[in-house]
Amino acid sequence: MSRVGVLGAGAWGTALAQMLASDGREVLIWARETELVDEINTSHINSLFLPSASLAPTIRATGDLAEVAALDVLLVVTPAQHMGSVLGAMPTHPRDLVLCSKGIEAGSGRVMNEVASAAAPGSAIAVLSGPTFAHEVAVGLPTAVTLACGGGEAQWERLKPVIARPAFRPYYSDDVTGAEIGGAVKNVLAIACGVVDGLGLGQNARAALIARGYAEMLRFGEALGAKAETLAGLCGLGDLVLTCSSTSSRNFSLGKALGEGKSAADLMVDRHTVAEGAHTAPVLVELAARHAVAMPIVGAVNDLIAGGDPRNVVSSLLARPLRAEQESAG
Ligand SMILES: NC(=O)C1=CN([C@@H]2O[C@H](COP(=O)(O)OP(=O)(O)OC[C@H]3O[C@@H](n4cnc5c(N)ncnc54)[C@H](O)[C@@H]3O)[C@@H](O)[C@H]2O)C=CC1
Ligand SMILES: O=C(CO)COP(=O)(O)O
Repeated sequence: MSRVGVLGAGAWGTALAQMLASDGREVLIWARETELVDEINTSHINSLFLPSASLAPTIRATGDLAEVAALDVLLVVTPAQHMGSVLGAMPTHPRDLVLCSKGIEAGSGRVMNEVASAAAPGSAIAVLSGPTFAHEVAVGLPTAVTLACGGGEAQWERLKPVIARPAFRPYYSDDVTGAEIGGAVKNVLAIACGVVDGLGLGQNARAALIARGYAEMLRFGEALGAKAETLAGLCGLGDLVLTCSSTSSRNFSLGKALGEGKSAADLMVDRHTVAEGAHTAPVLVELAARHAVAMPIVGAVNDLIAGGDPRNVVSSLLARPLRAEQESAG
C-alpha cells in the first residue's frame, strides 16, 4: 500500500489528513509549528487551525521534512506563497505530489504546478481542487473534487485508491492548468462577492457578479491553455458557487468586512489564517495584462486590497461601457 502524507497542517491539510485516515490507514502530516506537532500527536487536535475536529489516532505529525520526503504520495497544502520554499527545503521528493493549494505565486506569476515542477523535477504532479470547506471534509460530509493528473491516466490509476473515499469523490482530468486556474481565480471572485454582501447590494448583484466573474475565469483560462469544460466543473464553477455564497469562506468574509468599511491593511495584519485571494489578486492583474485578458472584477478586488473605497470601486465597475455579454473584451 502507498505511504501517504500531507505537507502543511493548516485547516485544509488537517482535514485532508483526517479524510485519508477515515479508512484506518496511517497518515503522516508535516506541521511547521512545533507545538502543533506535539498537540496532534498527544491530544489528536489542531487547536490552531481546525479546532472543531477530533483527529484520527492513525494521523501522526512530524516537523521533519525528510520524513515526508520518503513517502510515496504527498498532498501539498501549504499556502500558495510558501509552496516553493517548503518544497525547496525537502532533501528529496515523493514520486507523486498532489497540489491542494489555491493561488498564484506573487513576483514570479507561476501557478502551483510550475512552482512544484521547478522545486521537485523528478515528481509527477497532480492537482486536487473543488468545493471543499475544510470543516465539512473533516467530519466526513460528502463532496467531489477534480483530480487533474499531469502524469495522465497512469498517475490517476496510482492515486485514485489512495485518495478516493466513500464521501470524497475525485473525478479524473488531464487538465492541470484548468484545475489550478479555477481555484486561484475563484478566491479573488469570492472577495468581490463578500464586498457585495458587506455593502448590502442584494442577491441579484451577487449572482450577476458570479456569472461575470466566471466569464473572467474562462477568458483567463483560455489564454493560459485551460479547457473550458474543466472550468465548468468542480474545480471551477463548483468551487466558485461554494466560495461566493458563504461566510465560511475566508475570502468571502474578508470581502464582506471590506464592504462593511473595515480597512484592507487592518484586515491583513495579524491574520493567522490565509485568504489566498488577497495575495492572488495583484499577480492575477499583472498576468491578465500580460495576456491581454479583460478581468475588470479581479481589477476591482485588487484596487480594494490596495485600499480603494468599496463604493467608488463598485461605481466604477457599474459605469463601464455597455457591451455584448459574450464579448471577449469583458
Ligand atoms: N481551508 C479550506 O477550507 C481550504 C483551503 N484550501 C487551500 O489550502 C491552502 C492552505 O490553506 P489552509 O490549510 O486553509 O491554511 P490555514 O489558513 O488554515 O493555515 C495557515 C497555514 O499557513 C502556514 N504558514 C504560515 N506561514 C508559513 C510559512 N512562512 N511557510 C510555510 N507555511 C506557512 C501555517 O503553518 C498553516 O499551515 C491554501 O492555498 C487554501 O486556498 C483549499 C481548499 C479548502
Ligand atoms: O477553497 C475553499 C473551499 O473550496 C476554501 O475557501 P476559503 O479559502 O475562501 O475559505
